[in-house]
Amino acid sequence: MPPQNSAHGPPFRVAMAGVVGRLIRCWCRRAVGGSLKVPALQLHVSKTAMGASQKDFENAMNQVKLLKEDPGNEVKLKLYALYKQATEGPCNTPKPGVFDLINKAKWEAWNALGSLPKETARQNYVDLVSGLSSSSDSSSQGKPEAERKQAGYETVVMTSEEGITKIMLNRPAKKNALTEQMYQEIILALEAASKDDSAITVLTGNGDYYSSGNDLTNFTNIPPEGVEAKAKNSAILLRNFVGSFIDFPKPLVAVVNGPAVGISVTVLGLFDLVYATDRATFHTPFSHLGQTPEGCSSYTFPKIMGPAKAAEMLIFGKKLTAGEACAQGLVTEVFPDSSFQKEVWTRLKAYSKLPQNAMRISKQIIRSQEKEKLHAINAKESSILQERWLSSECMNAIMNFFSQKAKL
Ligand SMILES: CCCCC/C=C/C(=O)SCCNC(=O)CCNC(=O)[C@H](O)C(C)(C)COP(=O)(O)OP(=O)(O)OC[C@H]1O[C@@H](n2cnc3c(N)ncnc32)[C@H](O)[C@@H]1OP(=O)(O)O
Repeated sequence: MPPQNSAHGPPFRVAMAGVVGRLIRCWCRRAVGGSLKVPALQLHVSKTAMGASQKDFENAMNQVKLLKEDPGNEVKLKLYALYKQATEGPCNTPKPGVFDLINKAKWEAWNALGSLPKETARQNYVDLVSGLSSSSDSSSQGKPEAERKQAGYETVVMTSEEGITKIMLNRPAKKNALTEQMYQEIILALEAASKDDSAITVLTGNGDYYSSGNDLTNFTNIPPEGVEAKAKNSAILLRNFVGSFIDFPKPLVAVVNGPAVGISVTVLGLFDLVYATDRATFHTPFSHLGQTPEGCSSYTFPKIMGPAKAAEMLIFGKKLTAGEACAQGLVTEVFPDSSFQKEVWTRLKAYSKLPQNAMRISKQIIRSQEKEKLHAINAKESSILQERWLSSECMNAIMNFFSQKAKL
């Protein structure tokens, strides 16, 4: 009998037969459908391709997702071919049938690269994306500087003013649930903020929520390779996302403008300050979702609030008020909702005038004491979740959300 967490085992088949069978069939149609997908969406990274150019390659894959204009099928085919060559080497699959037009075109583009070395393909991919990105950026260069809004993001708004870079989650209609694109954009925004001339970086939400955590539709976009590949790619994304908070070199502040759920709560343990409105709540319903803690919370929460209080949140899904979260040390300070924005920004503007280098170095001294440990914990949590996402407990919980719009 296959193991419990096998995507092909009985729990999965039971789930398939459930009330959301229609939904699943729709996922499957999307997964094998005829559209030509840009490879970046697959986030399928070769483990052997390590080093600096691998990082460039990953960044280029992220950039492809952010292109404002569709580059056209010819370029997409080229990207596809270079991606396959860079990750798998020369074309190694049989030629698709004559009527399978899209897969045939993709196969021909890949096959045309012959024995091009993986490293060269990776470099060509990076160069091609870089050309596409700069031509797509040039259309926004004429914008008035007063706007100070940084181009290239669709799901977050990034602004810099008075020494503070603000990254605002911007899907208020969906309670700022984090889509895969959003994770990528936050990674890129943090990378940009780490290099800009601001003293402080702020993460906040637009609308009544800070964030409702992982967008559960992320689990519905199953690639042709199947659910195991999906879980693997999601674990890579999670690890990169949390890693960019661990490595962030400047003071990082969460301005928690409303309720926070899931991963938007757990990563708070990696911030330097957490300011919350008294309307905010903090909820990590992992067990309800058949999931386990991430964002290094399995380490930071017990350290911050003690093991018993951490267990209440992370194992039993207890939702905390802002006052409780402050009493337990997860939140730095709580402000009345009516004066929240004014008070917080006045405070942050004053802090942003402190000597930047001193703040940066102080942060790095504090973080350096446990950076390696945090990375190891992040890797472990991500790999455990990769297994959890394939469990019947997790699949059933997600299906419940979509079939009944179940509220946790
Ligand atoms: C790849 C890395 C993975 C990292 C692992 C991360 C794990 C987590 O973050 S676990 C936590 C996941 N989050 C949730 O389980 C929350 C689910 N959402 C809810 O329970 C509720 O939506 C709510 C309590 C957040 C808000 O309830 P309510 O005020 O009643 O508002 P609605 O439910 O009507 O929401 C409006 C709209 O937004 C959609 N939505 C909200 N949150 C999510 C979400 N997390 N994922 C997907 N969609 C979400 C909701 O479905 C509504 O959509 P429409 O019906 O289309 O208007």
